[in-house]
Amino acid sequence: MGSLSPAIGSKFVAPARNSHCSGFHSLSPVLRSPRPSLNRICKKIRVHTEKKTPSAIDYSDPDWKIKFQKDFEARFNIPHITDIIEDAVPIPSTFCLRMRTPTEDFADGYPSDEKWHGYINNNDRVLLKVINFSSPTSAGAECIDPDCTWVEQWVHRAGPREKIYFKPEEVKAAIVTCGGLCPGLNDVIRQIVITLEIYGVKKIVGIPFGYRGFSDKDSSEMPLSRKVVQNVHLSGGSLLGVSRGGPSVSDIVDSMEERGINMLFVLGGNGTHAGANAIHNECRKRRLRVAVVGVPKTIDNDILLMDKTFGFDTAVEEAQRAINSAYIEAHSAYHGIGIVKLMGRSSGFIAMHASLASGQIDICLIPEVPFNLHGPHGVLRHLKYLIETKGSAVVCVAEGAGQNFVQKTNATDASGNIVLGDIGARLQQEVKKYFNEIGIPSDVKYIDPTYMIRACRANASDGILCTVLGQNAVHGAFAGYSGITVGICNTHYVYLPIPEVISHPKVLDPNSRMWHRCLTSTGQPDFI
Ligand SMILES: Nc1ncnc2c1ncn2[C@@H]1O[C@H](COP(=O)(O)OP(=O)(O)O)[C@@H](O)[C@H]1O
Ligand SMILES: O=P(O)(O)OC[C@H]1O[C@](O)(COP(=O)(O)O)[C@@H](O)[C@@H]1O
Ligand SMILES: [Mg+2]
Repeated sequence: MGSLSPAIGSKFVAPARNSHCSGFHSLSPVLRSPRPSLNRICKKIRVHTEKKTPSAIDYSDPDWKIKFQKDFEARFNIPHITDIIEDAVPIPSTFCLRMRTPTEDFADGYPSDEKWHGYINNNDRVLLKVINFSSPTSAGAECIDPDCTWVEQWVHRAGPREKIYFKPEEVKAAIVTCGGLCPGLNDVIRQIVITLEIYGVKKIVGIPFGYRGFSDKDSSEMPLSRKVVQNVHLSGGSLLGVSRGGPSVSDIVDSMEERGINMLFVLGGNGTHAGANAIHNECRKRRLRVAVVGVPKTIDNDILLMDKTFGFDTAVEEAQRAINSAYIEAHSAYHGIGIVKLMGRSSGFIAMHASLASGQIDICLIPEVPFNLHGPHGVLRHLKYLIETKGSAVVCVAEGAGQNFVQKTNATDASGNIVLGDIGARLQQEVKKYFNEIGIPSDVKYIDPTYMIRACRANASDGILCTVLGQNAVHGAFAGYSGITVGICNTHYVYLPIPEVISHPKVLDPNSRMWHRCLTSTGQPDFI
């Protein structure tokens, strides 16, 4: 995982990178450069605590492990409505798996009297970390103490509970989608609506165009039902629309009160979740009986603790078409060089996975790993080598990589995200110039498939992930949890407190086995 967290509520900044030594992870003996690898030069072993600084733990205390676990349990405790409304009384769940077909007498269907409904026990837990690293020198090791002691870290299991804290007839549920588009948004909306209806909720609305829809007088709520959402997953985008920026948290909560919304499902990334958490806190302050539940959306896959976020798989798959086109162009041209820019504001997950999947990439450049363009070990020198030995080359670059090579504008978007310079166009320029200068002909083609990738519909794997996350979001809200988000950890589905997943964007660990595998696959050297 990345470095320590900036304050929640502030705009997200990528953790310090530009150093192979900057992660918490231990050293890796593997890098294929003939020069001494940076990993070996970094003789510092760091410990992995997600949030606590190593100095906050006194390892000489014989009870440090117990204390760490207690602290972890407290941090990952998920807020519940009874925290503020102590006398809230639960009722038996209206969600049941064994139902009977509705008949004329029972037009709305009715639960069977079967006892078994596949409920989750509130005390069920999922193990967050599953590797017992025997040494901090193991590749990708995430250690809590310098000896890499095994410490169990449990998080809450997601799913339907036997007791619920909302009467379906008293629920008005709203769904809002914020930030940039992402494949699968419609799939999640669809599942939330379907599951809410199974609980018996009749009032379900969509808030148009993100948080903005709470204040925009011109756009009205969109009534949602199974009928409305039945086929929405067949196309990309968001049925409700998305936006960046928007009203203040207190205006949003005012609007929720006016509209009588007591369940809010928020689909979005880091920024959206910071908003969701702030809405949850404001509701608590006003002692409102409201559940705010997030569903993490980002093709960048930069949300902490999760195996992946929905849309990521689809993005990687769709990127194959751009990479393959770049490869064909490069391979068919005399001294062809293809450059493909993929998304990833502060993380290189899409670029790395797309490179691994395609097997056609010679150089993969990501924000987490600094590189030189010029000089004996620079990218350009390696491209010359590839042209001389292979006749063509393909480069995959993440949008946040090499920002030191592009003009800084200090501009931000409506949400406060820094507007990045176009590293792909810059690379193309530099490559052309370099080959001109050394008198070797080259044919450089640049492909930027960003919006084509983001706008497509979810693939099968993401479709399933969206389905499970959407259903679990509803189960979490009915169970009375708020200020939580849903996720997948080690193939199991969990509820996590929002602050723990957004304290900083998840970044790729250059000492991880996956990055090593990517280097093995591309055959690229260190560019430093
Ligand atoms: N720290 C924050 N606190 C409250 N709301 C935020 C915060 N950061 C972003 N937002 C809001 O969340 C929404 C989406 O944020 P953005 O960063 O654009 O996308 P994403 O959620 O995908 O990261 C925007 O409406 C923005 O105003
Ligand atoms: O052009 P836009 O809408 O600002 O979106 C660009 C950004 O969207 C992303 O694809 C995803 O960002 P979010 O998770 O914030 O939506 C980034 O990789 C990219 O920088
Ligand atoms: Mg974001």
